[in-house]
Amino acid sequence: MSLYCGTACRRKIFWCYRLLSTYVTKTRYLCELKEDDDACKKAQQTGAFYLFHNLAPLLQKSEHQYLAPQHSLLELERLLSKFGQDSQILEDSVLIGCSEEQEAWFALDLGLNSSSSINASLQKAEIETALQGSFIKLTKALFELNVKDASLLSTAQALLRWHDAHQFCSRSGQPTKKNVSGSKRVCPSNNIIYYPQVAPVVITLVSDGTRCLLVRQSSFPKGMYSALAGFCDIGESLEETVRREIAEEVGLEVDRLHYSASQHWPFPNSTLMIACHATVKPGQTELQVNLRELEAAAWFSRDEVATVLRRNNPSNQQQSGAVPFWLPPKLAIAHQLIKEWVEKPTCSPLPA
Ligand SMILES: NC(=O)C1=CN([C@@H]2O[C@H](COP(=O)(O)OP(=O)(O)OC[C@H]3O[C@@H](n4cnc5c(N)ncnc54)[C@H](O)[C@@H]3O)[C@@H](O)[C@H]2O)C=CC1
Ligand SMILES: [Mg+2]
Repeated sequence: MSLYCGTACRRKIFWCYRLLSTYVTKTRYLCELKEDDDACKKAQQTGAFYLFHNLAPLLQKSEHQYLAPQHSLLELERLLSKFGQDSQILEDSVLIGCSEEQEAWFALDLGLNSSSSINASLQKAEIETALQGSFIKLTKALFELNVKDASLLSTAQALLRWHDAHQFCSRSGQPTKKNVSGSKRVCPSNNIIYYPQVAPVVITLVSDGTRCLLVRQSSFPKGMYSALAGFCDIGESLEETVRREIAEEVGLEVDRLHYSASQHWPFPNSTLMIACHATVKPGQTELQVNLRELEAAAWFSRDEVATVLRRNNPSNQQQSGAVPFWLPPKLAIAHQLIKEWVEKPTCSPLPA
């Protein structure tokens, strides 16, 4: 595109610059808060807090969806004093994001007994009454939250869980200390720094050119089929994980591979899902299902999958009785992969 292409184009460039500028400013502010304890403490004064109890977020029901209420530091201090607690528990809060206006967002769990709040966990029912909400498990609420809250609460839960599970140094056995933002923990006796862990998982929709492979684990909800997933082993590239998982679980060899997108997935313990499309070698489509890992695996035609996608609600399908299976909900990256394949089935060769 030429830089001298008239007023409309200049306006477009100006708006692009403005958008990028807001994003960069926000990102750098968050980066500062992560590392600078004093700046982060200051941001808590004007920030907003999302509350949890034993990793279940505080939510309010509004018509067909859940809303995640925010609380100011002052409101939290009043709440803690009402229940006879000191404000030390606030030290357990973790930074999870900020608004475009640089209002920092934090998450705090009032039900976990961590090092800075021993014996300070608050009674769930009492807080629910005081805050006019309910602590609801994320497994139940995730699909009834808007996209922004779903993402924020998933991040918050993952970070709170990680801190709860990493209270002690694995080398010295001494208690570790969280920095103010919660971006790391440090062992004061040997200065080892612990960072929140991310577990990468590859999820692949395998196709033979005309059909796609869908699988079921016994832990899936009844009737649900999904794409094939597996954790990356240490030392593996993503391509190697895809190749190994497909060989292990259904006994096939991958010919072509194409990256699609990625997603943070909170269940059961927070993973980074990396989504790919793959095709198998021509003429090699016979499945040898590993029954220790999967309950079932089968090829499905594009028409079958398109039909299920159109009415992807388990209760609809039970009523009609016509469709024998259903697919993961829209928010799950497996859904996006399957939709992409139905709309545009292509793949590039797998690198050697
Ligand atoms: N968002 C989405 O659309 C979907 C997400 N998933 C997620 O993908 C994840 C992995 O899928 P699976 O087929 O179960 O993986 P998998 O095929 O690697 O099998 C799980 C086994 O891998 C081992 N493992 C290795 N590293 C592990 C780690 N860091 N954490 C836990 N187990 C580890 C364990 O023995 C475990 O039993 C699951 O957590 C599942 O929730 C699965 C399908 C769809
Ligand atoms: Mg698997």
